[in-house]
Amino acid sequence: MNSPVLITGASQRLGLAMADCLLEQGHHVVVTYRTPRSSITMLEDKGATVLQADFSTEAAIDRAIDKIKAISKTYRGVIHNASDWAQEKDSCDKHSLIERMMMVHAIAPYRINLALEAALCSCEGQADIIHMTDYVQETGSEKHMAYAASKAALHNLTLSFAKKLAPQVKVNSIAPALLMFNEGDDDAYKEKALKKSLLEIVPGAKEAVKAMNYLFDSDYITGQTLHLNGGRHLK
Ligand SMILES: NC(=O)C1=CN([C@@H]2O[C@H](COP(=O)(O)OP(=O)(O)OC[C@H]3O[C@@H](n4cnc5c(N)ncnc54)[C@H](OP(=O)(O)O)[C@@H]3O)[C@@H](O)[C@H]2O)C=CC1
Ligand SMILES: Nc1nc2c(c(=O)[nH]1)N=C([C@H](O)[C@@H](O)CO)CN2
Repeated sequence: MNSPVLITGASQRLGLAMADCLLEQGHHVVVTYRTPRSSITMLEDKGATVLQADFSTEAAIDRAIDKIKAISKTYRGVIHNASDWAQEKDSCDKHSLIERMMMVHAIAPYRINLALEAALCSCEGQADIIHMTDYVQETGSEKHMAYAASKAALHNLTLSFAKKLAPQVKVNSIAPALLMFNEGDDDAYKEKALKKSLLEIVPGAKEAVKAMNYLFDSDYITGQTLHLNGGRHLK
């Protein structure tokens, strides 16, 4: 079997779309999920290897790393997609909030990348790491402060790992602004969110899939961020 691509948090939305696309291309795909869903059975039926993993504690990250390493000695790529879009208003314990954000968005990717260094470097051909970050890593966010700080940390890890793992592994970020609305977003929120970009559309998961394919296909891009934001930075 060819070296797999690992995608974290791939039971829905962007992660699921990226996993589906890689399976269609004939890749062996390893996905992690936290909440069991029918989408995970569907990915398994298509040939994916699935494993349950929660990245919010050190012990759980250790267990996930052991399982990921046991699945394959080499990896073609890792996509750090798992994410918890928590906001300050929903948390009375701000210390736990920022710890959890850092754990999921920075510490888990950092630990997994270090643990898979040899597996990625010994993959036949080019290997890739992609960090799913966020537009707010550069602007900050009043409502999602800890989330934004942890995505900024992940952005910085992109730069360090690009240096550390070159030339065998390319390491890049995809930084979306609005790609998909969430269930329950009301019309007023949707209208306000749409107006934040120049292009005023919600492109959906396919935009992340296109960015992933572009980075995987490239021979010369590392340490970069692909900004999927419809020109929001110019508003
Ligand atoms: N959608 C958008 O418009 C935008 C997305 N992004 C980024 O793109 C990526 C994908 O976005 P999207 O598909 O919307 O993300 P979602 O929030 O829909 O899904 C992320 C997945 O991460 C998993 N997850 C959450 N917390 C943990 C944890 N502690 N341990 C393990 N897994 C966890 C969830 O698992 P489960 O459901 O199994 O519990 C969930 O399925 C994310 O990194 C996100 O921050 C950035 C900006 C905009
Ligand atoms: N893990 C997640 N991160 C983010 C989400 C999400 O649903 N899950 N959503 C967004 C936005 O769509 C937002 O930028 C616009 O409303 C950001 N990050």
